[in-house]
Amino acid sequence: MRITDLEVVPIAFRDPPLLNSSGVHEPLALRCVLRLHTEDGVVGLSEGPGDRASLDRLAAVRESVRGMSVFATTLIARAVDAALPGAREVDRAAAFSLIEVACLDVQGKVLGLPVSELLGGRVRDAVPYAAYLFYKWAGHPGEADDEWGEALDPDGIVRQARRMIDAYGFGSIKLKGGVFPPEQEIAAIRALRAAFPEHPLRIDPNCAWTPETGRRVAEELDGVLEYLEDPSPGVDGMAAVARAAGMPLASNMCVHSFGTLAPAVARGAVHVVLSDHHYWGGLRRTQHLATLCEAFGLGLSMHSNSHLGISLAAMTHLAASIPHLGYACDTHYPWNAADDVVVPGALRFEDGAVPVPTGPGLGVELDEAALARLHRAYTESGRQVRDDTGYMRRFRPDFDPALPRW
Ligand SMILES: O=C([O-])C(=O)C[C@H](O)[C@@H](O)C(=O)[O-]
Ligand SMILES: [Mg+2]
Repeated sequence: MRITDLEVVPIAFRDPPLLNSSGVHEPLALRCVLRLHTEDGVVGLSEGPGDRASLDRLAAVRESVRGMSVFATTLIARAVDAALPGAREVDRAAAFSLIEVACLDVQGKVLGLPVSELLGGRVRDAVPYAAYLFYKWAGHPGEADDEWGEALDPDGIVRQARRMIDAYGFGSIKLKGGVFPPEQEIAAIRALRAAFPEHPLRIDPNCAWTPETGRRVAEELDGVLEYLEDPSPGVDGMAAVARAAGMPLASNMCVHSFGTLAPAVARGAVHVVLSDHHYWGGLRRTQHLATLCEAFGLGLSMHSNSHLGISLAAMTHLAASIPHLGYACDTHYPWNAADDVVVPGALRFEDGAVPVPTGPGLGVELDEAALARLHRAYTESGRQVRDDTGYMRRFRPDFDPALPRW
């Protein structure tokens, strides 16, 4: 089962104007699909970031992994590291992750086993995800309103939550904050609490608050949040909030790779690590992360970025295999599902959870026509990087992305 080629297909899919602390999502999100070809004709799939630098790193490792066995993932990781001298840990891990997931897809297809079985078996048959709410404009400027409409105040956020929960059945809620002054976002959380008394709630301002503001928000939302995500920048900022906060602090920003874990643990800056196989070096390394979190008494949840069904399948197999995962995982999928690249059927939400696909490998099939359409959209867009700040500045030229803001 030797790798004959990595075929990387960059794609662009529709994304609503979702607001965050660095700006607003552009009309197209970038991603890539990897088709890993083998000498036996079996093709493995995976999905990951589609920005220029990520694509360049995949191009740089392409020759090194040719001829390697899809079962030799430890050796492939070493080859990827060697092919990317000087690259940051997180970037090497991201390149390897795409290849590892595709190798596991091939392994599963060859053995007739779902990836969750290759990872040691399912501890849950369905993986709970959270409703991931965003402040948003009604539509992209100059375009018709999208199906979700505007959400710029507590009523809009509650409306969005209701719509998403009605459609998907989610049992937990995350609000992307860092958009409006904290008082307004606290009001939105309180409105969510009133409308959904039983749903665990989280807010993630992506480091938009000073430690002092973070401490104040933590105090005001004590007893309301299941965790507070990345209130303030850096290990120092997080540690300062953590000392005063009554709820756990979660992070995908100050802890984002193995090298960043020890300093955060030493300072008591983070209580819940937000894993993401796309950045932590694939599915097996994320299982290793879970073991470390357990050893250090840290909780484990899962982060996402704009993504499609191949990633959702990989996230679901992984989450199903980790006993220590104690929270509903993040997913952007409802925002982007209409443009998916997988053939419908294998992935569905039942009561806010995705039943683990049972077919061989990831259990999803590529929709070739959709892939070709999204690749065309990528090529025609001329886009190379995600630029939430630049897009925001087209409409608000004085927008300043500097953080912390409040
Ligand atoms: O938890 C997070 O930090 C994210 O989900 C990062 C994403 O980039 C999010 O901020 C977004 O989609 O705007
Ligand atoms: Mg986050």
